[in-house]
This record gives sequence, structure tokens and C-alpha cells, in this order.
Amino acid sequence: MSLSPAVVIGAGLVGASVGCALTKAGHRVHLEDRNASHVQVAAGIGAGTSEPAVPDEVRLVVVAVPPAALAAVIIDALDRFPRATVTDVGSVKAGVLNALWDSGGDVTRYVGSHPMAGSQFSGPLTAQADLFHDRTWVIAPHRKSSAAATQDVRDLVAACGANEVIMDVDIHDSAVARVSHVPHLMSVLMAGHLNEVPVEQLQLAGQGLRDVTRIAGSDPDLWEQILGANSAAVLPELRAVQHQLDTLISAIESDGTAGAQAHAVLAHLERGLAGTRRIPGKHGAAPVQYRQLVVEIPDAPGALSRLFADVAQAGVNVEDISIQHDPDRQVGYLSLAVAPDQADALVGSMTDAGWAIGDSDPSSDSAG
Ligand SMILES: NC(=O)c1ccc[n+]([C@@H]2O[C@H](COP(=O)([O-])OP(=O)(O)OC[C@H]3O[C@@H](n4cnc5c(N)ncnc54)[C@H](O)[C@@H]3O)[C@@H](O)[C@H]2O)c1
Ligand SMILES: O=C(O)C(=O)C[C@]1(C(=O)O)C=C[C@@H](O)C=C1
Repeated sequence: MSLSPAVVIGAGLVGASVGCALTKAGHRVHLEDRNASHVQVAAGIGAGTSEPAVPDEVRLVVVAVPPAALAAVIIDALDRFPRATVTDVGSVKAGVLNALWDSGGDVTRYVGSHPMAGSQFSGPLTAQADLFHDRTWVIAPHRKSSAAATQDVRDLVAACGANEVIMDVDIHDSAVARVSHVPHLMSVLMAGHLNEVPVEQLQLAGQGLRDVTRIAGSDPDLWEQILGANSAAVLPELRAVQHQLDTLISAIESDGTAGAQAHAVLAHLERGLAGTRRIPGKHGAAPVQYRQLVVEIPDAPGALSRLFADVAQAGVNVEDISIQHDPDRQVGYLSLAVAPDQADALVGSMTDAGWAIGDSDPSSDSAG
């Protein structure tokens, strides 16, 4: 069934990205935001139109406002658009649903959802049509959601190119505490600690620090609301991490001394490694341990395009890439993540083409 016309309320990063994805999929999207300039910018990047929708015609409403505003905007949308399925993209689900039960609105047309994709940026200028492509998008129907409304949200997720996961609201909230909210706080603590590091030491910052602190660059107001809405699920996870931190500190204090404690630091490091291997691969598939191959590239015009041409020629699927520059030599290093069973073919083909290529960790077990 068609999702057109759709209304997106909240034309920021997520809302404008939904608008762009739906528009690209051929749907008509009307944009609303309490900030009129966000509607204009979002319309300008292809997220939809600033013209108001005809309320009775609207089939789908996507509410993409900050957590504290969600419940009121959803209740209002159920009232203003009497034939529409209403969903939201909020990061926490239970509190919103509780507010809806008490509202007296037609909750059968509401199905909450949550795309597990975003960024540290805010506002429509940072929106992308492909933000949700191949990413997980949770759909959280409640006991009174109609089957038709749930199907509409499934169609929305498919139109945005995402992979649906249907999940109970409470399980969702406890899951995101573990995989999103506590990780966010770890990044914030690490980045906050940098305020005490002298500038001349910060210039040594490499990709590791940037990886760990990226999401700490997010909007504090948004995250205060997310954490406030999910504090019950976040607190026990934080305490568990606190316990791990305490045991790590004791291990480091006593490392080098005889006995089992000496191995405790290694045990922490191995526990972390095992955790990274539990993160699912793309498409929600079982985790894949990619091999990281590093190619040295001269800092010269055309080197990168020549390298990409040779990678394409090898016919190997590259899962991820990143580039680092050597601060002293005029070279860069391109890391290519490839499936273990394709790595040797790529090494062979690139070596034949004259590139210096090898494993980022030569001791790594290529069996993965
Ligand atoms: N940022 C992420 O990575 C991410 C990812 C998934 C889900 N989410 C969720 O998506 C929602 C939006 O987050 P975002 O990152 O797009 O934020 P954003 O700040 O980029 O956009 C929010 C938009 O909502 C508008 N707005 C605020 N109150 C409003 C109201 N009462 N009525 C109409 N418009 C209103 C703002 O003007 C802004 O344009 C949040 O609920 C967030 O939890 C965020
Ligand atoms: O990639 C990022 O920048 C994000 O933090 C996105 C992220 C997450 O994956 O934790 C953050 C919060 C949202 O509710 C959903 C997605």
C-alpha cells in the first residue's frame, strides 16, 4: 500500500534523511518543523515540500523530534491526521508509549520505531538519503497496534533501504542501553578526559582516539534527553562497566607481581577482543572477522585513483576503507577490510600491480 502522501515532523538530521529517502523512493513528503528554516533547508536538499499536507489524505506520519517532545507531537499527529499511520524514530520507546496510553488518542494507528543509524551531527544540512541503507531499523508494535499500521512502518523501513527488526518496547530500551547509550557515555568520558591533556600531547592523537571519541561530538541536549528517558536501563549497565573499570585498575596496579593477578590485564584485553567479535556484520549477519590489509600510497597526484583502479581490477569486495597519513614521510596508508577468503587474492593481485601491501597485524590469524 502506498505511503504517500507522508508527513515528516522534525526536519533535522533523522527527519530530513527519512524525507530524502522516501522522496527518492518516489513518495510525496510534506515537511513540518517548529523551526521554519529547517523545513526550507530540508526541502532544498530534496527531503520533501514545505507545502502543508491535506490532513485527510495523509497516509504516514514520521515524527523525528527530540525525545522530550515526542509524546506530545505524536498525540497531536494522531489527532490532526485521522487516516494516517503514525510512527516515530525516537531512541527510547517505553516512556512515549506510556504517555500515549493516557492520551485517549487512537493508538491503534501508532507503531514506534527506531533506526539504528545516525551521526554526531544535527540539523537538516547533515541529512543523507542513504543514512539508513543496510542499517538496522527497530519496529516496536504495542499490543493495540493494528496490523495495517505495522505493515506501513515495515514499508517505510523497506523504502529507506533498512533492515527491519521487530522488537518489544522494553527489550528495545534495554538493548539500546547496552549497544548505544552506555557506549555513548564511554565516548563522552574519554573525550571529556582530553580536556586535561596538554595541547602538545594532543597532537599525537591518531585514528584510535578519533574512533573512540567521534560520538561524543553529538548534541548534548539531545543526549541528555535520551539518557533521561532511559535511565532505568542505563544505570545497571553503567554499574557493570564501573565494576569492570575497578577490576581493571586493580589488575594494572598489581600487574608485574607474581600470581594470577599478573594475567588479569591480559584477561581484560581478551574480553574486549571477544566483545568486538560479537558485533554483527553487515545486514545483521553473523559477525565476520575481516582481514585488514594496508597499502602504502605515495602522496602524489593520481596515486589514489590508480590504487582504486587496481583494487577494482582484483575483483575483490572491499568491506571498509580508511586512510592514515604518515606525519614524517610523504606517504599515506590505506587500510582495506576484506573477507578472509578474499584477502590472499587481493594481496597477490596488488603485489603484481606493484603495490606494497600486507596485513595491518602480521601476526593475525588469517583464518579469522
Ligand atoms: N542523531 C542520531 O544519531 C539519531 C539516530 C536515530 C534516532 N534519533 C532520534 O531522532 C530524533 C531526532 O534526532 P535528530 O538527531 O534528527 O535531531 P535534530 O536536532 O537534527 O532534529 C530535530 C528536529 O526537530 C525539530 N523540533 C524540535 N521540537 C519540535 C517540535 N515540538 N515540533 C516540531 N519540530 C520540532 C527541531 O527544530 C529539529 O529540526 C530524536 O528523537 C532522536 O532520539 C537520533
Ligand atoms: O553512529 C552514530 O553516530 C550513532 O551514535 C548512532 C546511534 C547509535 O548507533 O548508537 C545513536 C543513537 C540513535 O538512537 C541511533 C543510532
